[in-house]
Amino acid sequence: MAENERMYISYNNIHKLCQGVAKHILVRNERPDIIIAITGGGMIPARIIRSFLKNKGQKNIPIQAIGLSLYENLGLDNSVETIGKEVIRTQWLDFGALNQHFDSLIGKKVLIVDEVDDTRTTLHYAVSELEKEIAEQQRILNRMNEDTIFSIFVLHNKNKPKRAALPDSMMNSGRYIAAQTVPDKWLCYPWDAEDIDEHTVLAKAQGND
Ligand SMILES: O=P(O)(O)OC[C@H]1O[C@H](OP(=O)(O)OP(=O)(O)O)[C@H](O)[C@@H]1O
Repeated sequence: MAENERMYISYNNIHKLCQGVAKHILVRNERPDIIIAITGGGMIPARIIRSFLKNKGQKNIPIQAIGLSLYENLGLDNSVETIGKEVIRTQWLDFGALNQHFDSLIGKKVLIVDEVDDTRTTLHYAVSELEKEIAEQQRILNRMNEDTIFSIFVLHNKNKPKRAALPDSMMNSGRYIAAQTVPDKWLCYPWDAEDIDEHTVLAKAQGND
């Protein structure tokens, strides 16, 4: 792949993008009660933004991880049109010792974090599965009157046709936050770099520092 088709992103740049988005969230008075990182790419941005969202004197916002991986569906059972990417759930919510405060996500402000929105398949899956689960719990616990508010934070939204959609209510209310909307290039994140010094120089040269 030609070098100009790659976009290099430094840790510094990611740190600053997280800081900017946190500021935006706080100005809107939308500090989340819980952060859900989509592994693996959402983990570092989730951890960074948590520090910027923290209120002095308050507890850290809990981070939960959900494991979602895209895999190639070869469409062996169906027609060729079904060939595409499917989401595999490798890990899900576990409130563990948080249980006293987090028996569920019902009524909470939830910030879902990932590094990139490419075809939107993963984010669509995350939101729709979480919504389904909450609706089921609300029914069981008879807590139908509580609103759960989802927001999304990604470092990069690729400007391209998407394979899946997110709820209009989220898109139209500023609760889908991409720190940057970028062309459909190969995004080189620092955690994949073999030579982080060279990577950082390349990111700087592209202004991504
Ligand atoms: O918008 P989409 O087309 O769904 O693509 C975005 C997803 O793809 C990558 O995950 P991947 O499945 O490669 O797993 P990883 O984060 O563990 O690398 C990335 O971390 C996003 O979660």
